[in-house]
Amino acid sequence: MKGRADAPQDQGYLVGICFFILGLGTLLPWNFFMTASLYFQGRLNTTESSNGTVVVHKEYYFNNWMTLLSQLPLLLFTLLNSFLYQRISEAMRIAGSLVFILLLFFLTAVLVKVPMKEDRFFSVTMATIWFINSFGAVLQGSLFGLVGLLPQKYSTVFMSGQGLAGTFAAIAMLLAIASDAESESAALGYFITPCVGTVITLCSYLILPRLEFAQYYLNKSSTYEAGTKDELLSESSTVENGKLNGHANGSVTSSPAEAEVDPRPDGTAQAFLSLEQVDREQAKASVIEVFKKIWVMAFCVTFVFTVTLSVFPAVTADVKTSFPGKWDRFFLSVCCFLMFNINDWLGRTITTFIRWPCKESRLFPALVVSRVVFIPLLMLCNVQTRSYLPVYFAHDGAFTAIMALFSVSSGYFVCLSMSYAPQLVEPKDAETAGALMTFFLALGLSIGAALSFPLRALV
Ligand SMILES: O=c1[nH]cnc2c1ncn2[C@@H]1O[C@H](CO)[C@@H](O)[C@H]1O
Repeated sequence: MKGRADAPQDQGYLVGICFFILGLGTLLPWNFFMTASLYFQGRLNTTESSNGTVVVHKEYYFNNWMTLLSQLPLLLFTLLNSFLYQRISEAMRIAGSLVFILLLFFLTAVLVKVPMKEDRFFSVTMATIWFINSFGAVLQGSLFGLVGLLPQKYSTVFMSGQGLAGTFAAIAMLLAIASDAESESAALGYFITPCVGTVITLCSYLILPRLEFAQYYLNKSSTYEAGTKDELLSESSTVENGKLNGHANGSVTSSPAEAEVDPRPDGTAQAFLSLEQVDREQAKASVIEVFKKIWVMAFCVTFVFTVTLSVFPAVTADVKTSFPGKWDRFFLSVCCFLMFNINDWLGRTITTFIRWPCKESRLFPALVVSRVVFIPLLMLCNVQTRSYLPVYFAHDGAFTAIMALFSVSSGYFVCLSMSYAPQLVEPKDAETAGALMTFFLALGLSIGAALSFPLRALV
């Protein structure tokens, strides 16, 4: 922040910790469902022996549907959060989403103990995934708006928390497998973890208004003021205030704090901002004008996530180890999920020190496009079952090395594109650039999820 001598200190870095946890909380749904793919597939593709013959049940393409039904609501609700949700207060959207996410995780945990026909289990799980990710998208959009009111480093902290959610899920899965508990109890323990995680996330949100540092920045936004003072207590006043303030959609426009909020170099804080509102302000360039300046970066973020989601997890989660035995149980959690998430997080973090190629460089989009080689490379790993392609990289080490490069480059290029875009426009248009980039991020995730169907079938 510029010259804020009167600004209070973040005592004990508590606000930072809260936003880290809030970031982690937003990606718990996606990561906990994805990492548990073996549990879900185990319940769906059961093999039964009847009269001595083994009957293999139908293929559900669980990973594909899980990916699509997680990322489509993200795209839809990213848009809805910008246009339709201006009437619902921020406190309602954040606390409400967290409560619904908690209930849905709880339902998933309960279902571990409920025997069910496979078709029905598939439908219930898919409905859960759709709704949990819809609430997740509203939560994420609202929080991006909120973190935008704080100094810039808080959005890095928030993104860092998001990056750690996958690692958290992978470690929870490893502990569940390593525990000697029989598989049902292990699965129950696994799904209780995000319930606890969501409660802690909710507590972090509720603590925020009590911290002086957060009050100082966030209360400047009338949205948050209303949200934190009255609205948690009374639902009716929530809606009323939301209407009065008219910008309860997580956007950071028109608040007294606006002039003092730095333009966001990483372009994430203005994410989900109402494009319409920005457009209305005369001095600012139109969305189309901004897009013309940042289209290369918009293309890059879309392309990176398209490549990433087209094979991860739909293809990579079906890779089998070349060392059968005890290792078999741990292989997927370690070499696929933990590997991806640690390296994705590493790739994002490296951008703090290394920013190469520069934003004008033609090499940047060229490198992003060249990531497409990871698609055939991963398809040629030991994916089972397979119909058409040969296995070229049967060894676990080869798969792990490809995964490491795939995920580091994913995190690295996503983070660079997101931070370059706002730098390509004038500071007054940085918000619009951030919002546009977030839309393209979600678009890339959805296109990748859709592509994962033909790619998995081609293997
Ligand atoms: O909702 C989201 N917002 C931002 N990034 C996401 C979201 N869902 C998934 N990913 C990103 O997709 C990759 C594979 O898991 C990871 O990089 C993860 O951060």
